[in-house]
Amino acid sequence: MAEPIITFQHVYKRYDDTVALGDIDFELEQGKFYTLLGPSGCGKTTILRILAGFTEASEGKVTFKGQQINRVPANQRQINTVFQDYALFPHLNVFDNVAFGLTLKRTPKKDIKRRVLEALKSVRLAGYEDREISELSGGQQQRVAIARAIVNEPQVLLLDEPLSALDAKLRTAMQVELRQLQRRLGITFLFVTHDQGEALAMSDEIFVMSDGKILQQGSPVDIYDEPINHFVADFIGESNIVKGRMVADYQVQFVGKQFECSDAGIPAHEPIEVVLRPEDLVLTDVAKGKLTVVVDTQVFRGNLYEILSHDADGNQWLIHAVHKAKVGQEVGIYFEPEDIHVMRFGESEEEFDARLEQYEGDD
Ligand SMILES: Nc1ncnc2c1ncn2[C@@H]1O[C@H](COP(=O)(O)OP(=O)(O)OP(=O)(O)O)[C@@H](O)[C@H]1O
Repeated sequence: MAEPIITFQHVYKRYDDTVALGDIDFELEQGKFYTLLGPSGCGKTTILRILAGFTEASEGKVTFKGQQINRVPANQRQINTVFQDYALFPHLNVFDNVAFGLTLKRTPKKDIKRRVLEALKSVRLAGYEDREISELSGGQQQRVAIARAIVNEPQVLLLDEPLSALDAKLRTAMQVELRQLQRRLGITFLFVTHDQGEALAMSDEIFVMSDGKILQQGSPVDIYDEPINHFVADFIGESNIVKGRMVADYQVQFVGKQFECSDAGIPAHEPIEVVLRPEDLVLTDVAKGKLTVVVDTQVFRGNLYEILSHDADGNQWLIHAVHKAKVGQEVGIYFEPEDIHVMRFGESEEEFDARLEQYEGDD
């Protein structure tokens, strides 16, 4: 692996009784698109604020190109931030908004002009220099905010939910645009969102966070296909999660039946959870199915039917089907061994014991 541009080593952030971050450890490589993903209050913004220099870690080490930066002032870091509300100056035009930081640093006028025009071109706003901020759409304002950040030629760009104010269509377009911009500039992006679809669409690597901790780090495909625990499986995409037990390597038991799977290395009899994604389930005749369910409701989504059903044990099963089913009808569900993803319970022993107790109580 190339030398990381940023590292967090055992970083904690405490506010009185609140532990906003607990033992955060990660490395960011040069030129990659990273996303911090997690529900509100899990600590995403706190990580950005520590990196930008707006707040200090209570404990631990933060490095930039191998040098500790915990106490380096914000304006001396080659790290810039794009905020959720853009924080543009309404009384300045587009050019002056983008030029603001360079003017403060007394950059020569000729350089300012060249760099501002280049930055505006990168975000496809060439020709908008004289426009007032109030004369721009939400998406255009968003791009001015990005231009203002990249004009400083940062090595790392931090983006705190920059698309949240945009409508769904523009948001999707901007996701593609931001991804392309990151590739063109070749700098490291650290993007914050609580929208899992956005994270999957844009990132090289995702950090899934909960409660001040990073639960899992990986590529979008790894995180989607191999979620480490219930929280990640549930937070990313849609999933059917049921309790079961490992029988042996490549053999798992759930809903009272034994199935072949592609997971190994978990001790026999250990309680586990299995994930089956709705798009991997195929509706078929009861005789051909591996599971039998009764259809409760179905919703037409244009490209698929979302079918909600239940099995004899009361587990709910969400199926994405091409054809519609009949509500109240018994149908079979077919899936392949590799569609079953086995997860161990929790991470800590206490969590494991608590779940085990609950599991045995349910038997
Ligand atoms: N200045 C502060 N004083 C006290 N507690 C704080 C402060 N800033 C953040 N926190 C707490 O730290 C935790 C993490 O907050 P943070 O803003 O990093 O979460 P987040 O994941 O970015 O949330 P959101 O998606 O809602 O922006 C929360 O419990 C929050 O209430």
